[in-house]
Amino acid sequence: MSHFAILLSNKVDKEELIHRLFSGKITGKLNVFNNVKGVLFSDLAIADFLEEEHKHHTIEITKAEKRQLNTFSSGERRKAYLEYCLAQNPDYIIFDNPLDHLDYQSRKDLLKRLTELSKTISIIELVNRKESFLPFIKNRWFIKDNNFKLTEVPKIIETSQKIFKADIPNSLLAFNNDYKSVVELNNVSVSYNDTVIVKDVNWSVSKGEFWQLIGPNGSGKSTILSLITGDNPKAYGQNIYIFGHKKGSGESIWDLKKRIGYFSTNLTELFKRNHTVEQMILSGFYDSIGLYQEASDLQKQKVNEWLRIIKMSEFKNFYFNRLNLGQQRLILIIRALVKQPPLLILDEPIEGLDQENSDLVIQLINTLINKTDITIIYVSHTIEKGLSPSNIYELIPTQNGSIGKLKS
Ligand SMILES: Nc1ncnc2c1ncn2[C@@H]1O[C@H](COP(=O)(O)OP(=O)(O)OP(=O)(O)O)[C@@H](O)[C@H]1O
Repeated sequence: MSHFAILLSNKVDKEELIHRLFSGKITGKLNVFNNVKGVLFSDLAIADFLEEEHKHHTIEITKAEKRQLNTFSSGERRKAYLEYCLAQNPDYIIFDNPLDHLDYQSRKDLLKRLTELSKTISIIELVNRKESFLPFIKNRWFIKDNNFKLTEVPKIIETSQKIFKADIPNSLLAFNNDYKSVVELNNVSVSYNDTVIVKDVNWSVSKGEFWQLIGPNGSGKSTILSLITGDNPKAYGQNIYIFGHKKGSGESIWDLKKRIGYFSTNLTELFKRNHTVEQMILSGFYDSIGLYQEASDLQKQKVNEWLRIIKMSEFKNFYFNRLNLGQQRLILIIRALVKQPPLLILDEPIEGLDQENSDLVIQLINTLINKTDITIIYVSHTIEKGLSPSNIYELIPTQNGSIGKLKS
């Protein structure tokens, strides 16, 4: 079996690389895959699959559960999608950052599974960070740009330490600051059908705090976030206070969304339309998926400032969906930030980013913490090097739903 693990810089057009592999026209060392059957295991492939299910109201992979794949947590989706890939009897599978979105135990399980699979199926692993290399693939390479040339993996990957010197641009909007507690969940429980997902969760987040929310796949992290952002009808009738206002006491969902900046890797799926990078960031002022109103000159100026900070000014007029996934994620993080909301929710912001861009995001978060009074909720399975959340809230699964606890 021939296996390849390939580190890609975020400058590489990953979709084009995959397209060349599948079209059987790849040159160089990868040409061993030219006349055999391959399938793709990636966030994008899963996103396309979700869209198809949504469009045709079908259930393909998860018939036994009688619900579409989009109702599964990101970790659960990946496990189900792997089975779907294998059922197609491929000669090789391209795994795009296969360990992303998985908790510690699921990573261990997947690693064991892939080690076993590698005896019968060839694997091409594409990663954006060196530490994501699958340990059993020793045939490791680096691709720097769209020449798609395999070169030796550099010992030191360039980081952004030298590029992030900028201050955060001034905020355009003035938000009402008259509250102490940003989020208060009192004995909150959520069930789907007869399954309890979270049980009696009590969590209080005060102004200016930096929280990390952790918990294994399916423990209810996204569910909790959706209660906070107003995207889950299960918030109805529960004892939830956001910015000091009791949920359901008159504030509209748009009033709430105005004050929350939200990034999730799942958002990338929603942005299929042809919008430019500038329009995409501007839409953060309106909390819309895409831009449907005329933005002001001041707002456009803010976008320029942010693009300068992340060194992406030259992409301003590019179509967003022509960017690679890493660049798209960075733009969506800036979209969440551009109005400088009092509450910023970042759901796995580092996934899919290369070393340079993940460093940039980490530095950005640290600058926000040090120089603004923004409250941040950060979701990730791992504690990122360079980030020091002031508090960690952990969801712990039990037979009767996840319970929440402050992690000491
Ligand atoms: N509409 C729904 N119907 C049934 N079950 C659901 C629905 N939405 C979510 N769930 C279930 O609720 C559980 C919690 O999902 P959630 O997405 O909140 O987990 P998570 O902690 O964010 O997981 P991950 O780390 O994998 O993203 C999962 O088991 C999921 O399948």
